[in-house]
Amino acid sequence: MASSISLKLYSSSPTLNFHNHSPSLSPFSIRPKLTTDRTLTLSVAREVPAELSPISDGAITNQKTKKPVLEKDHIALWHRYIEWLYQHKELGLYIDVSRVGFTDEFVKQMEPRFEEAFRAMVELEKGAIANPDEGRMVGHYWLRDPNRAPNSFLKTQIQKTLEAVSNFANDIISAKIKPPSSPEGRFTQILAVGIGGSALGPQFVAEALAPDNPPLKIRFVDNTDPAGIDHQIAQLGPELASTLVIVTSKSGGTPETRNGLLEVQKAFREAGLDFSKQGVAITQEDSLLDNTARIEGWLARFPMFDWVGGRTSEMSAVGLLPAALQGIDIKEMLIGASLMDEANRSTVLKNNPAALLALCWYWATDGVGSKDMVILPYKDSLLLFSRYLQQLVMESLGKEFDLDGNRVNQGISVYGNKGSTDQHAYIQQLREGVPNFFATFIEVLRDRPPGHDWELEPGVTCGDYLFGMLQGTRSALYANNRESITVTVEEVTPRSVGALIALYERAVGIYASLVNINAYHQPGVEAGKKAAGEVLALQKRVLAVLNEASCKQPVEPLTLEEVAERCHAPDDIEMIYKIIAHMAANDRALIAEGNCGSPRSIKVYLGECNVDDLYA
Ligand SMILES: O=P(O)(O)OC[C@H]1O[C@](O)(CO)[C@@H](O)[C@@H]1O
Repeated sequence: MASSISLKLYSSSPTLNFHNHSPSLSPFSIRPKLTTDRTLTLSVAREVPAELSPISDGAITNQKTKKPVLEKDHIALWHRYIEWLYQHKELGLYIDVSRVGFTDEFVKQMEPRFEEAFRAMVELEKGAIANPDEGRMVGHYWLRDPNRAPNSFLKTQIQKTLEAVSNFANDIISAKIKPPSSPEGRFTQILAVGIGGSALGPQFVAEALAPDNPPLKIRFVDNTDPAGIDHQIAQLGPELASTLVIVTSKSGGTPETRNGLLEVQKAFREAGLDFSKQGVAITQEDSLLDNTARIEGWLARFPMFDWVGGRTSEMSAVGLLPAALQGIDIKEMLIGASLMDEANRSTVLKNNPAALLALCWYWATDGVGSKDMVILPYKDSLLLFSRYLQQLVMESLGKEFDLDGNRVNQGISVYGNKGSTDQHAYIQQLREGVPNFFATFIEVLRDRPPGHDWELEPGVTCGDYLFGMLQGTRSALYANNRESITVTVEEVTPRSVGALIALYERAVGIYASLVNINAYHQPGVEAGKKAAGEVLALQKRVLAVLNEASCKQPVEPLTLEEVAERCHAPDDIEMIYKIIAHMAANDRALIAEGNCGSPRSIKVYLGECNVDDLYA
């Protein structure tokens, strides 16, 4: 930053000598400028430290990071703010990228890549095989604008599904469709069983938009944690009889979701309830789940389309059905998304909100994920936005290979919670600790519905504090060279939430193009699933070996080495130990000697011998 004073001179040719004898002044230089009206301006400017040097566009670059030092002059920043501020009038949405330090030169350099990304988006929307590995089209944009679907069959499919979702939700809410044995005579609860993209969108939207007293309250089973499932079922209590169970799985074969379903079905049996009269499936046609639901005659089935990925499925039946059942205006969500999509079709970078985000991400992370994306919504109802974005961004961008087969190990890590709560948790590190992130503030202008506000001290409301905390954190981070984006919406409404989802969906797609990766597959997830399957297969062999030893007279407790040897899996001894420790903790194996803290001391057997299993 530079400070200056101006003096009027009365000699036409003054001699000016500047001496700086004070070492404490060494980081400053004094720059005189004499104008024709004999005004002398003395500017005192901070010297550029050794590691900083000018780059070609005149900006100052930090040689360590090759990034310009962030502009700190308030008026220059204000001009930058105005120059780059994006506004979507109809959506009441703004994006401020002024606190990200990209240069004009960088924007220019990126232009060809953006042109390519915009072209790729046009092709994608026309129905190109944008997910080449899986040979699939990528059509989540058609869900909010069916006219853009590449053929009339898909268009009709989308429209019919939307109609079916709306009608079914209305019939449930109006009690035209009733649970068979509920004293209330209507459905009061939803239990949504699903994981990943089949849960995160509905969870985010429920938290953001469900009214205080929704027609149906929603809870989730999104894991294969038995205690978690028990907790949800216990919380429902007698209302299980008036619970609509929505089982969502695109593939229809995800183990966690299958387990959740089996657990819930068991709870229904134990309560003497007929699950099929209360069960709904959302899945691809002919999947395992679809066939189960069809054969068992569940209450309803809704399709998930091959060309919609789990993490971009919020505007399909996956997100719309639970939202409609909670009384959320799904048409408004679709309008919000569609308006945002339209804006994102602009090929002018400054007018394209998703491209602006992608530009900032690329700049901040050097296009290689070198910094994390911290999402800070200053609104409690947007708490789950970061969790939702975590999957959308990380599953889409976290890729080992690019589209040309080069190993690139791409990705951007995403985390966040909400402000100003985070002020009292991790903002300390963000401000002063390792500078390995860029922040995105989500600002909501409307504090609470009109007519409810009051001043808790003269001139200041509770919402003013929240506003102050956001602005203060933004300034404090920037002052310490931490870059941030601010996305502002006027209110949290179905329309603005639809727009936010669409904004990030497109930003991810554009960014993926910029770094030349396939955003629409997730090959890495398979490795963990396969390994989990192998662990369960090994567990079955361990059980068979232990059963055989436990059926002997007298029972033969085995060491871990003996179990591994009899399983023909000596290399898997560590996993066998873990399997046995887990079974012992759950009363399914007995430790005869030793304890789990000293694996070599263990001798194990089963509490019961199952003779039938011996000959299985
Ligand atoms: O909807 P499904 O097929 O059950 O998959 C759930 C989630 O699992 C993943 O395939 C990852 O394992 C996600 O992409 C997906 O959202």
